[in-house]
Amino acid sequence: MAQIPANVFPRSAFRNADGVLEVGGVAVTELAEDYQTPLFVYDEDDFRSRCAQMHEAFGPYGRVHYASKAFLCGEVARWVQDEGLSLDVCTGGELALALHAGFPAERIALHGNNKSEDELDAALAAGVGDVVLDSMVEIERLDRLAGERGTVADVLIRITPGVEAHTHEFIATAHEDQKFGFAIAGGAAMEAIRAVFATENLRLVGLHSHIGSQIFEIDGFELAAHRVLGLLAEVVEEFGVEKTKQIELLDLGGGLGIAYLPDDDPLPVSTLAQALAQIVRRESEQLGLPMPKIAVEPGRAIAGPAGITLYRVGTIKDVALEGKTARRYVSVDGGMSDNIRTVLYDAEYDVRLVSRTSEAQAVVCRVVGKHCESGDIVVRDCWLPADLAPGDLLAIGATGAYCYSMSSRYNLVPRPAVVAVQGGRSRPILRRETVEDFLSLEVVNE
Ligand SMILES: Cc1ncc(COP(=O)(O)O)c(C=O)c1O
Ligand SMILES: N[C@@H](CCCC[NH3+])C(=O)O
Repeated sequence: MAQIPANVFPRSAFRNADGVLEVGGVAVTELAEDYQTPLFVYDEDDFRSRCAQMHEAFGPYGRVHYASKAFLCGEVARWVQDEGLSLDVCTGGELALALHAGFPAERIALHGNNKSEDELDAALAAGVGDVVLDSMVEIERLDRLAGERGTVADVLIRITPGVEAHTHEFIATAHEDQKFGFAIAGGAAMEAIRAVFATENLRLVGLHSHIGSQIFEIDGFELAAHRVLGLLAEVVEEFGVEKTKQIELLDLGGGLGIAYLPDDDPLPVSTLAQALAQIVRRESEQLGLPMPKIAVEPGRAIAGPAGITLYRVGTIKDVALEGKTARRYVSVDGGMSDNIRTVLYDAEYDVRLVSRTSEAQAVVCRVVGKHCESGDIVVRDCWLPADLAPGDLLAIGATGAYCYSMSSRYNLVPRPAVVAVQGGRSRPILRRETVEDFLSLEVVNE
């Protein structure tokens, strides 16, 4: 129990001689003292090294976009930029933040299934690299806006290849019955390609597919690549090889899974890169086309393992269950407002006592938050030492992706601060929300 699972926690995490977890060379007791809890802690070197690994694996075949929805703030945008990656945004808010951080617009791609005129126009005004189009309405909308600006926008079309990814229903995105993309089956994707080719102000530079998130098997990615290349074969048939050559980018989305639990065994990035390059090379040769560049959009695989959440134990309660068993409820100072994933996806997490070690026997616990909701569960079932007490610190591993970014202000619990740690030093990268922040939204009507 004392062991910190290396595949779940950030690369620099270890328990020091006092039994306290250190990340980036900083003891979590010190972090809790300096910044209070709950607290998100990012190991900067870990985050950067995962960017670098992606860049190394996929760089030779094309490019890597960090999916900013996983976690974005100015500091993170700068890490991504430094490491040579591009950036995906899917709202005007993410775009504005990236631009504010100085991220080069030409390395930004704009996604989303419902981009407003304002969002599309902001993207054109900034000169983003490309826009991924998701509906006929949007094709017409962007064509008109680009025309009004006297510019030609580079676009990709989001394709739904009909792949059932092995992941939670809510995060699978390439089966046909859902809101994203144009299905290959039934001809919607081909219709969209025709529509873009017919515009004056859009240039079709690529096809995009994203099959889902937290995926551990390679076959779904391969099948998606195969189906999108099959679509390209139809384009060759209808428009000829020369015209088809302008579609030079195959974006296979994000989705690479990570270890949330010690037994999870995600795909090595290099294995995925090589497998995808192989299938794309083989099938484009068969079509008589130059090999398209491959783009990928990992979010979770970069940000997830780099971050942990620190909570302080507040109360502990044993609840009798039928059959003389009991469950120990351990309440922490955050909850579903800073981690909605357990409730939303039945996500599982690894939790450790990190302010000390304990020789006490382990008991079955449930870690819950402080919200007025019985479903406010952070870790459904876990083993924690029987002598766990109020004031102890718990750390949850692999919370770097989709926790802060999906956080809420439920019960007006202020959003936690976020700190970066590196080389024995910590620095805040997002300050904790305050009650004054809430009050500043109040509109006083006379
Ligand atoms: C279009 C698109 N690209 C990239 C991602 C990032 O996915 P992940 O964080 O699983 O890598 C998502 C989210 O699932 C997405 O919808
Ligand atoms: N937010 C989800 C993943 C979906 C990502 C965006 N398409 C998660 O936490 O797992």
